Amino acid sequence: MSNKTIAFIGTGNMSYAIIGGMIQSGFAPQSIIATNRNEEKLAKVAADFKVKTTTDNIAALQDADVIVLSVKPQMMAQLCETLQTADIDLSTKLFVSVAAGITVARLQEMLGQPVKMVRCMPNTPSLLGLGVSGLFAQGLTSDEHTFIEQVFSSTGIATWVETESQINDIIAVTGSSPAYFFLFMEAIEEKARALGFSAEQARALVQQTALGAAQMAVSQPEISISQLRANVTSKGGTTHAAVEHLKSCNLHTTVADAMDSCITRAQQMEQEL
Ligand SMILES: NC(=O)C1=CN([C@@H]2O[C@H](COP(=O)(O)OP(=O)(O)OC[C@H]3O[C@@H](n4cnc5c(N)ncnc54)[C@H](OP(=O)(O)O)[C@@H]3O)[C@@H](O)[C@H]2O)C=CC1
Ligand SMILES: O=C(O)[C@@H]1CCC=N1
Repeated sequence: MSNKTIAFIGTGNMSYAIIGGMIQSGFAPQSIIATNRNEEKLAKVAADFKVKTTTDNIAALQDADVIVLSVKPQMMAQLCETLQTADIDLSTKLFVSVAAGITVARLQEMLGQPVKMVRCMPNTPSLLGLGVSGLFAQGLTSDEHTFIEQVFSSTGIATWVETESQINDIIAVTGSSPAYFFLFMEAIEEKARALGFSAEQARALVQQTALGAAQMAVSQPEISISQLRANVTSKGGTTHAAVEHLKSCNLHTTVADAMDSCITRAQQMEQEL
């Protein structure tokens, strides 16, 4: 594993998940720095993963080779202004932004100089090593390219995209989509409770079924997802009735429209932030 030090600035849900995936796959805790403005959040990261923690972003910037900017997009300008005013040569650092809706050009503007920047769009299953990260960068050395790929493939699948605008597509397909699946699970859980199952039963039933369905797809790549669905659907049977109802409610179009909304929002944020 590379001997680079990586700092996560603004360690919340997303960075916690990435750090968890990295540790699980063998990154040395001493090579990872996590920052947050809240000591309590850092105490959890330190206890769970034994990484270095600090509330001092500038100290982390000083000590790290690779800086992951992972505050909410609306807080990015303020954070970058602080980093820019530190007496540190930013041109020696490799930056990674996991923020949705902020372009490389805008991040460089926020940091006051054309720093080397990777756009990354991860997702929270990274915590379990089951994440997907879309990556976009230009002008990396092969050493930097390898390091970034090591980091994000340690948390699941890492895939490079050729154009920056594809990061917005990745948001719709994988960054935000764990929430779509959770929403579907919530709906089934809610109905199971309405049918009389206890909260505990409803949760166990829905999560096991979601896990089983995903695992069926993963373990049988030779079978298409639509065939897996067909295999559950007996002609004239119960699943057919449910699936036809979902289709009559335009599920496919609704999902496609939702993904378009995601992309449009990312594009709007690029104009706003
Ligand atoms: N959550 C997700 O599924 C995904 C998120 N992302 C991106 O990741 C980024 C972070 O999202 P997420 O982890 O969900 O957000 P969180 O709010 O959970 O994490 C950000 C953390 O940074 C802290 N923070 C804010 N400003 C500073 C600062 N100046 N110095 C130190 N810490 C600071 C926040 O503190 P406080 O709580 O006090 O505000 C918060 O704890 C976003 O840009 C988002 O677009 C990308 C893909 C998926
Ligand atoms: O909702 C968001 O904006 C972030 C980006 C992808 C997932 N969460």
